[in-house]
Amino acid sequence: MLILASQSPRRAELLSQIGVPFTTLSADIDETILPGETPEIYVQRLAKQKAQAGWQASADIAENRLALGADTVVVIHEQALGKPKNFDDAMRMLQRLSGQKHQVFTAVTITSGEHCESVLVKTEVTFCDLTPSQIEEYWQTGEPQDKAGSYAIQGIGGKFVTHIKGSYSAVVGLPLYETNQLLSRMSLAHEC
Ligand SMILES: Cc1cn([C@H]2C[C@H](O)[C@@H](COP(=O)(O)OP(=O)(O)OP(=O)(O)O)O2)c(=O)[nH]c1=O
Repeated sequence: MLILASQSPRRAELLSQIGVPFTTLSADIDETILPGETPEIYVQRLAKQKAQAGWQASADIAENRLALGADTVVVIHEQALGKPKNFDDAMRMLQRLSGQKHQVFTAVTITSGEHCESVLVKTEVTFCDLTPSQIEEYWQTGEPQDKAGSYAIQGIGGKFVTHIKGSYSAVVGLPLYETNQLLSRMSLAHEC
C-alpha cells in the first residue's frame, strides 16, 4: 500500500499517470526555511518530513505501507522561491524570472518507516521577458497563487517558457521516471 502524503492535485494526477495505486493523505508540516539553509537542503528536508508525517498519520490504514512525500521550489541566484504570499510577492518573483534561466528543484522521499530512499531532480527552465501588465493579468487568472515561483508550466504559465532542460513532470511537482525508480527499489513497481 502506497500513501501519497500530499494535498497537491498535480502530484496525485502525475502518480496516477504511471499506474501506481495509492491513497492520498495530506501531511501538514512547517515549511519555514531555516537560517542558512540552501535550496537543495531545504527541498530535501521538506520531502522527507512530508513522507515521515504521512507514514505516521497512516498507521490505521495499513501496517505494511510506504509513504511518499515531495517538495518543489523554484531557484534563482541560489535563492528558493516558494508559493507567493500575495500579488506583490508574485510580481517580485515573476519579475526576477522574466527573461532569465532558473532551476526547479523537486525532491521525493519514500519511506517504509524503517528505511527511506530519496531523490533530488533539478530542471532548468527559461522564461521570456514579462511586462508588469502581463504579470498582473496572469495573477488575475488565479493560477500563480498555490505554485512555487508563482507559475504553472502545465497551465497558462506554459506560454512564458521558451526552453526546458530536464524533467517536465518534476517541474509540475513529481518526477515520474525518478519516482518509478524509487518505487522499484522499494519493490512496488517495475523498473524501466
Ligand atoms: C514551478 C511549478 C510548480 N508547481 C506546483 C507544484 C507544487 O504543488 C507547488 C509547490 O508547492 P509544494 O510545497 O512543493 O507542494 P504543495 O503544497 O502544493 O503540496 P504538498 O506539500 O501537500 O505535496 O507548485 C506547478 O504545479 N507547476 C509549476 O510549473
